[in-house]
Amino acid sequence: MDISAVNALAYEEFEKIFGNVVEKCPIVAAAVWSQCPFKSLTALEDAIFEFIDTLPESGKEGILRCHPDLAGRDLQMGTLTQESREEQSRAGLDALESAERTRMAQLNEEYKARFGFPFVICARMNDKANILRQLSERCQSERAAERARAVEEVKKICHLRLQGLVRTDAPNKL
Ligand SMILES: NC(=O)N[C@H]1NC(=O)NC1=O
Repeated sequence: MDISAVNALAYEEFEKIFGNVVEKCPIVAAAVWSQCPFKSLTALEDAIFEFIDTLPESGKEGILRCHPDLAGRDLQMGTLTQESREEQSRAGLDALESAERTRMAQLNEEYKARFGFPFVICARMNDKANILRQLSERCQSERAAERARAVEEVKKICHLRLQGLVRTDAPNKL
């Protein structure tokens, strides 16, 4: 779909299509819909990012808490959202060796105990080795810096999900 088709959507359809561009946070799509029409996909993305940026720190942490653990229980139980399942499997997280899975689970718990929200990273921009390394490094971060870093990762995930939903090329006039 292109941006003019997006702008023609009724609220319910818009929410159905864009409700998970930020994982399990349909309120983001619900909030930006009132800014329709968008002149481009970038304008839609900017509206989403601005909404996130203007949330209080507790709201940003709330968004982070809506994310499933990487290679965690939801992946094992088959209860991930379709988007998250595809992202995690593309990074190889559905095919971890048992030692890797154990290490990932330990670090995920350590991270959550330290910060009170789960480790979030754009899985499609990383492979499993990179994810494990960054998880280990970021466990040592300072809380405010880590929250800001995690929100940047939410935006990368959102950017790629939007790219998968809306065509960015100009309509073919021929
Ligand atoms: N915890 C976490 O980062 N989860 C997310 N990352 C990603 O790319 N998709 C997700 O669901």
